[in-house]
Amino acid sequence: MLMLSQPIELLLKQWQQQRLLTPLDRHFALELASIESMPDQVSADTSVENTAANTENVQQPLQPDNSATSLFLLVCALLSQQLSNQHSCLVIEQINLANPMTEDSHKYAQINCQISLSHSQLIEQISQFDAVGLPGDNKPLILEHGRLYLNKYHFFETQVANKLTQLASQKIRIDLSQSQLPQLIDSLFPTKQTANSATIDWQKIATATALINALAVITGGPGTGKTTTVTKLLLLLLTQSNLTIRLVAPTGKAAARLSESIKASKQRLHKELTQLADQSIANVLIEALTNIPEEASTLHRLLGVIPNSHQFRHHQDNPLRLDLLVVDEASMVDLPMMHKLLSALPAHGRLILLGDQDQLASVEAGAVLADICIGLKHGQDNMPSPASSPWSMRYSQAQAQQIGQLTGQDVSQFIHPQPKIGDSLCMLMHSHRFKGDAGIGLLANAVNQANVAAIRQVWRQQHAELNWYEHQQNAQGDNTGKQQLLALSVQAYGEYLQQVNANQQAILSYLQRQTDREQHTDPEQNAPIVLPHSEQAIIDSFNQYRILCAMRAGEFGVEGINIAVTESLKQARLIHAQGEFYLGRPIIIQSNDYNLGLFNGDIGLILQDRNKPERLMAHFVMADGSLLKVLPARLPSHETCFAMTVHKSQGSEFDKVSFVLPIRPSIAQWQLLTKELVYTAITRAKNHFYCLGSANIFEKASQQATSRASGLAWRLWG
Ligand SMILES: Nc1ncnc2c1ncn2[C@@H]1O[C@H](COP(=O)(O)OP(=O)(O)OP(=O)(O)O)[C@@H](O)[C@H]1O
Repeated sequence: MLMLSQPIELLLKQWQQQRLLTPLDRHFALELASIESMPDQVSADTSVENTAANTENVQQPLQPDNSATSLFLLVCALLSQQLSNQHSCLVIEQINLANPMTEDSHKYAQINCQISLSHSQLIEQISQFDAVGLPGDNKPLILEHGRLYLNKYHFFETQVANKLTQLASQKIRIDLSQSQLPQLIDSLFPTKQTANSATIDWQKIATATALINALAVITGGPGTGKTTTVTKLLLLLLTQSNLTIRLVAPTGKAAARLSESIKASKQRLHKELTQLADQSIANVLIEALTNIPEEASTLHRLLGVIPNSHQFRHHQDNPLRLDLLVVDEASMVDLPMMHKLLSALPAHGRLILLGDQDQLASVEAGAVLADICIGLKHGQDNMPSPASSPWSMRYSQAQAQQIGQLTGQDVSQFIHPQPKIGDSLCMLMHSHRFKGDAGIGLLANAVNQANVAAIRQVWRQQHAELNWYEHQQNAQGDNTGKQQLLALSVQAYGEYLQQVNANQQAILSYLQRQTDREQHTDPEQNAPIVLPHSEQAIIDSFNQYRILCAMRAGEFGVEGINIAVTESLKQARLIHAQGEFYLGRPIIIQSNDYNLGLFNGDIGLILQDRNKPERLMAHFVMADGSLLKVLPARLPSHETCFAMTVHKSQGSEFDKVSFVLPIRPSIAQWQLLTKELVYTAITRAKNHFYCLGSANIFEKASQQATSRASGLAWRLWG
C-alpha cells in the first residue's frame, strides 16, 4: 500500500524539518490518527520524534508498509498541508503517488514515500477510514467526489454553493407594460442598438442583470466601470422602490475607496443628468440619486464583531436589516467569510458582488470569486470558443429575452443550454482608465494572458509610465537596480515627509509663541494651532506612492526593503529615526483590535498630536474620512510600511507603485510568484509602475497561475 524509507511518524518529523509541513500539519495528522479506531494505533512518542532528526538526510531504501494508520497519517498530513496553503480540500486525483509530499514541479532528489495504489483505489481506501464520512455525516473528515475536506470546510463550501444557487434562481419580475425602466436605462446608457457583440454596452447589460436577478456578480479589471455601473444600477433600483442598501468591502482601505468612488460617480452622474433632454426623466433620476448611500463599511463592521469571539452579531437567526448588499473587492473574501456573509443575508435580501476575478485570491482559504466566474471561461463547458476573449457570457433564453426588452441589446449569441448561475454574471472587459495604448494596461493584460512575447514587447516599447530596474551588480558590488529604487523612493516619500516637517516647524514656532505670550500675558494665548497640512492631507500624500514586495523575508522582501528605505530617508535627513516611533513613520496593523476599531492591513502615520504637540500619536483615516488617533503604546501588532506585500495592497491604489521581485527565489518562494501576484501589483498603479527584478523571474512568475483546490466551481457549474 505504502513504500516508506522509514516509519511514517519519522517521515512526518522529517517533512516538518524540511518545511514541507508545518508543526500544525504534523500534529493535526497525529491527533486525528489518535482518535481513528485502528488496530495498529499510532504513537506520537517523543523517542520516535527525537530519532527523526538524525535520519533526516540519509537516503534509506523504501520498504513496504501495509498499515492503515500509516496511510491515514499521510493523507491527514497532506490535507492539513493543503489547508495551510489556502486550499479548501485535498483533491485525491492530484496527489503525486510517486512522491506525495512534493509537487511535480519541485522534485527533491530523495523519494522517501510512494503510494502503490491507483487514485481510485486510494479514494476507496480513504472512504474506509472511521474518521471519514459522506456529506451530512458527523465525522471529522468528509469525502465527496474524490475530494477530502475537513468537515467545517465542507459545510462552508456546500452552504455557500447552496445560497448562491438559490439566490441566482430568484428572479425579480418587472412588468414592462407598466414600467418606465427601459427609458430610464436608455437615459443612463445612451448607446445605440446593434447586433455586433463587439459594441454591446456591457455596463448596460450588467445593470439589467442586477435588475432582474437577486444575485448579480459584476466583475472586471481596474477601471472597467464597476463602480460607475453599480451607481447607475442603484439609482435605477431606487426609482422603483425604497430599498435599504448597504455598501461593504473586506478592508477599511477598500471600504474608504468604495465610498470615494461612489461619491465621485454620483457627482459625474449628477452632471450628466442635468443635461438630459427629457426633464421629467431627469427629475426622477436626480431625486433617486440623492438616496444612494455613500458610506461603506467593512464586512466585519457590517456583521457586528463580538469581542473575543469568532461569531458575529448577525447570522442566520439574526439577519442583517437590509434589502440589498453591495460587496466590493469580492476577490478578497475567503470561503469562511463568504459563508458568514451569506448566512446573515435576510431571506428577501439581494446581493451584488463586485471584483476582479484575475486578482490574487483571498489571504485565507478558497477563491470564491474565481470559482463563481470559472463557468464563463472557454473550455470549461465543452462549448466552442467564439471570440478572442477567454471569457463568454452564459445566459438562459429567458434572460437573453429580458435583457433585450430592458436594454434593446441583442445577447442571443450568448444563450447557453446549461446556463446554471450564468444569468447572474456579467463581466466588464473594457478599461476606461487605461487607454488602449497605455503601458500599465498593456502590461497588465499581457501578464493576465501569461503572454511572454507580449510582455517583452510592452517593456521594449519604453512607455513613459513603465520603468524597469534590473538586479545588477556594479564594480563595487552594489545592486544598481536597488540603488535606483531607493533614490526614487526617497524622492517619492520626500513629498509627505516635507509636509510632516513643515507641520513640525509650525508647531515649534507655535510653542515658541505660546511661551512668549505666557511671559507677556497675551490675549491670544489660547489660540488654536494652525498647521499648514492637515493629517488627512499628509496621509493622502503618503498614499500616492508605495513599494510592493513579492516576498516578506530577505533583502528584497518587505523586511529588507523597509530597512533600506528607512536608512536612505535618514541619510536624506527626511526622517530622524531614533526610537521605535519617530515622526513620519508609516505603520501597517497586523492584527484586528475591535476595541480600538483597527484592523489587519490598516495603515497609519506617526505624527504629532495637534492637541498636545509634544506627544506622538498614530493617525489613521477611517472609511468615513474621520481621523483616529491612537497612542503608539496601545497599537496592536504592527510594522513599518514604506514597503508592504502585494497581498496586503489588495483593495488599494497608488499613483506610483514600485514592485520588487526577489533576486534568487527559493523553491518555496517560487510557489508564491504567480501571475495573479504580478497582475495585482501592476494594477495597484494608477499612473506609474516601476519594477526591480530580472526579466526571467518576471516572465516565469507571469506564467504561473494560482490554483486553489476547491469543490465550489463543481457545485456551481457541475
Ligand atoms: N462607459 C464609460 N465611458 C467612459 N468613461 C467611463 C465609462 N465607465 C466608466 N468610465 C470612467 O472610467 C473610470 C473608472 O470607472 P470606475 O471607477 O467605475 O471603474 P471600476 O471598475 O470601479 O474601477 P476600480 O476597479 O479601479 O475601482 C472613471 O473615471 C469613469 O468615469
